[in-house]
Amino acid sequence: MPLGPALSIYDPVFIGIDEFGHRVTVPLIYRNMLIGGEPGAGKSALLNLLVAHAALSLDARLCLLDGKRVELGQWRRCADVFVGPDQGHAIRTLQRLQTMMDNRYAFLEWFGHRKVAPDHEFSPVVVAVDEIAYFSATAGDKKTQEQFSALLRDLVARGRAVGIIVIAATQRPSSDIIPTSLRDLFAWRFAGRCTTDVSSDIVLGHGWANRGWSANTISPNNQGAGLLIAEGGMPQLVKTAYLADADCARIAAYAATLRTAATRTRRTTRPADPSGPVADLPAAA
Ligand SMILES: Nc1ncnc2c1ncn2[C@@H]1O[C@H](COP(=O)(O)OP(=O)(O)OP(=O)(O)O)[C@@H](O)[C@H]1O
Repeated sequence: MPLGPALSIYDPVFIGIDEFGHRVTVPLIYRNMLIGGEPGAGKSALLNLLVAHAALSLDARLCLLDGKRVELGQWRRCADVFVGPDQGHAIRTLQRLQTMMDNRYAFLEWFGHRKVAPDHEFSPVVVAVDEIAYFSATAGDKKTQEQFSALLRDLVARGRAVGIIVIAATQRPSSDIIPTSLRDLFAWRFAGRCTTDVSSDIVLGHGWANRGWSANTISPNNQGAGLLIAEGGMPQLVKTAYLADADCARIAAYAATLRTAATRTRRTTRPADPSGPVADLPAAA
C-alpha cells in the first residue's frame, strides 16, 4: 500500500460544521472531551471521528475502552490496548496509565518542563471510553465501579500536561454518572440530543438551558447535531462529520499500516517511548 502523510495529535481535529457552514475544529492536546446525549444522538460517531484523527497521528498512542466492543472495535489494530466488557481489565489499564502519568510528571519535574511537547520522547496517549456508565455504574460491583470512577477522574484531572487526553462518551448524562466536579474537568463538552434540559445542563454546565442553550431542542432526526462548548466559552451548534463503518475500516487499515511502518523506522532511528506499553502490564504497586 502506498503510504501518504500522517496527521499529528498536536493539530486541531476537524469535527464538522457550525450553523453557518464554517469548519469546526477542536484542539485536543492538553485537553479532554466529554460527549453526552440520548441513545442514537451520534456520540459514537463523534468518538470514532476523534479516534480516527488520533489513529492517523503517528505521534499519538491509543487506549480504547468499549463495553460494547463494536463501537471502537475497528481501531483495535491501531491501539496499545483495547478493553472490552471486562471491568478488571479496565481498572488495570487505568492504573497503568496512572503510573505512566506519575512517571511522566517526575520526568517533567526533573527537566524543568511544565508540559509535554512534540520534541519529547513521550507520545501523547488518547484514552477513549465509549459509555462511561458501563464501567462506572453497570459492570462489576460498587467497589470496582468507584475505583474505575476515581481512576478516570484522576486521569482527567491530572493527565493533560503529560499528554493523556481522555475522551469519554455517555448516553446517561445524569448527575450520578457525571457529577459537576467531573464535568468541569473536561475542557470540551459536546451535548448531542438530550431528553431533558437537566441532562443537557449536566453535559454543558449549569444554567445554559435557562439561557436558551439546550440540547433538548435538537430534533431526534438530526443525528450528529449537538452543542459544543469549550472551557469558559459559549455553546455552539455543530453538525458533526460522519464516517460510515466502511470509511472507519479503510482509515483504520491505513492507519495500522502507517503505524507498523513508523514503528520499524523509529526502532532504527530513536528509542521507543520510555513510558513503555500500556497493555497487559501488571497493575501499579
Ligand atoms: N454526524 C452524523 N451525520 C449523519 N448521521 C449520523 C451522524 N452521527 C450519527 N448518525 C446516525 O445516527 C446513528 C446513531 O449514531 P451513534 O451510534 O453514533 O449514536 P450513539 O449516540 O452513540 O448511540 P448509542 O448511545 O445507542 O450508542 C448512526 O448509525 C448514523 O446513522
